[in-house]
Amino acid sequence: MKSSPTAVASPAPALDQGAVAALREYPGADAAAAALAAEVAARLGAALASAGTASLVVSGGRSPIAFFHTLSAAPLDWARVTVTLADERWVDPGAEASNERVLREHLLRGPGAAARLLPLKSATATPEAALAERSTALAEVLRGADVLVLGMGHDGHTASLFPDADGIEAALDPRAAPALVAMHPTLAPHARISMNLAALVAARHAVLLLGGATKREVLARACPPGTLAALPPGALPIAAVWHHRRGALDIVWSN
Ligand SMILES: O=C1O[C@H](COP(=O)(O)O)[C@@H](O)[C@H](O)[C@H]1O
Repeated sequence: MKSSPTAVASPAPALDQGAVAALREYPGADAAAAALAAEVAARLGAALASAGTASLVVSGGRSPIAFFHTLSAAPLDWARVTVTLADERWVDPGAEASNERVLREHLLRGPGAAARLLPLKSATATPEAALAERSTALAEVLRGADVLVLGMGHDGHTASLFPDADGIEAALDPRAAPALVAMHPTLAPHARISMNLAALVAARHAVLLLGGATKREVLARACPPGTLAALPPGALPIAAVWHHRRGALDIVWSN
């Protein structure tokens, strides 16, 4: 199912052994996007064949756009695929900053347009006011998506689990029920709604898609054994995902 990554020439921060085992590195974002799209299409196809339906949770931001484009053309029975986001900014769905807008423009097009979209953004004024209703709508996906594609920021945030946000410790509690949470980062724009750590850990297959030396350096700090216990609570949320998934997080990196 995995395509063969090509050797990458650029110097890249060293990763610990566990992370190296999970790492596939590619020479450029387009190669990474193509390989990831082929893998995700195969996994969704397998879920459709065995269960009749499939679920895909993706992240927003800039990193997944090329992946979305390629995946949208996959010859899947998209009408039986549910697509949602790991997190959303509390902005109008047509706004430049909306993750849903990116998803609609780049994944829900061509064959992918037939997928069933479950948005995270609703008409309420705040994400807090939407939590109960959106959590009910997403209940099945929160309990365990077939495929989860995460991104990561330079501060180690993933989904919208930001180290500086109030409530981050509760959102990263692995004993919590899988749920949506409201987040108000102080160092990034927009109120957010996000899947909590428990929902991210519950996914049957998870991939972290990222590019560039700086993000790889953040990952190199997050993955070594013992990191989570040594970090201040809430720091480097990606470390919580990595350690609580016990390394079951594929890393797709391009230079
Ligand atoms: O704010 C967000 O940032 C992260 C990373 O975005 P990128 O543009 O650096 O790829 C993203 O994964 C998350 O979904 C988004 O809301």
